[in-house]
Amino acid sequence: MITLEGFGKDYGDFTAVESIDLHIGQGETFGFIGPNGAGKSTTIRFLATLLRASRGRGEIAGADVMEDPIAVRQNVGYMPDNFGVYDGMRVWEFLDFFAVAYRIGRTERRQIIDNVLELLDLTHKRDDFVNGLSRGMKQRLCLAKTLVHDPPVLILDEPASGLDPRARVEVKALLKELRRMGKTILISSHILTELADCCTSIGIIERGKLLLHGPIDQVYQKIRKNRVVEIRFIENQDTGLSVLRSHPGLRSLDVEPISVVAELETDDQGLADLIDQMHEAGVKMKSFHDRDPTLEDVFMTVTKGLVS
Ligand SMILES: Nc1ncnc2c1ncn2[C@@H]1O[C@H](COP(=O)(O)OP(=O)(O)OP(=O)(O)O)[C@@H](O)[C@H]1O
Repeated sequence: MITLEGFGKDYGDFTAVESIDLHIGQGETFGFIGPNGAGKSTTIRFLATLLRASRGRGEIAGADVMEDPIAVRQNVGYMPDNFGVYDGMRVWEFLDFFAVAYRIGRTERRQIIDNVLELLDLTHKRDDFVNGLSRGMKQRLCLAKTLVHDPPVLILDEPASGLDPRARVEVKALLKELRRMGKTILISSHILTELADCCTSIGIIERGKLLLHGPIDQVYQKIRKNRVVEIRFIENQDTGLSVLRSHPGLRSLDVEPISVVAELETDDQGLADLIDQMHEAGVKMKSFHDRDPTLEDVFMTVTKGLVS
């Protein structure tokens, strides 16, 4: 549904995005992850037909992004990172305004607005003025706006930024609902854990380069050679730390107040051997926990160049 072939963007002499190749299939929820300034919004704005590529091309639902922008806009619901709402408009009027822009007929509009308000849990705000809504409500309204023309593709630039934890959970639940409805979703974030349980695939971008992308389980597998273990010692922590420091696969070691977190390049057998070594050295552990990699771990691993 979304394709990028060699997409790159320069702003004057500065290369914001080098060259991205990416394919996002129908029904996927793709998490586009990267720190501030990585090139996420630049890529997203290109896909939303708002800026021209310096090189390469893109396609959405079969339409070329630069050659057929009208068809692309019909197929895309785009939520920018900085959105505004118009003062002096009520919630339903705001949605009606966008529905008119998409040339949806009057009778159909009413039904669509009711449905979208219901989906976004905004029905009770229907007649409120938009400028009086809380940030979370405005964010939801903006998401509602992206849905009025029932596009198969949603491109959401940091939709949960600035929201409180409860509102973030609601955004995630909504993303899952939209996926169930068959939408193909590209969602960006620099908060990695935000996307962990609602994406089917992820891509990690840094300084205009897509470092790694693929189905979430494959990305996990790729970085699985680096294990993150959390250990809680009862006795002889110093000896335990020496054992860890002499491990040939040690990549990082954090001594935290109640536990020690070590990143090791090893496999299951290697971890079993490490536990034996600890016992032999007289170290007593309360727990030795092989952590599933979080998106933070994925990100740290790839940005350190440990995965190619
Ligand atoms: N119009 C512009 N003119 C010049 N440089 C720009 C312009 N827009 C973006 N940039 C630069 O391009 C780089 C990528 O910016 P972009 O907004 O795509 O990053 P991002 O990953 O979306 O970051 P953030 O999470 O902060 O939104 C940044 O260094 C930014 O300063």
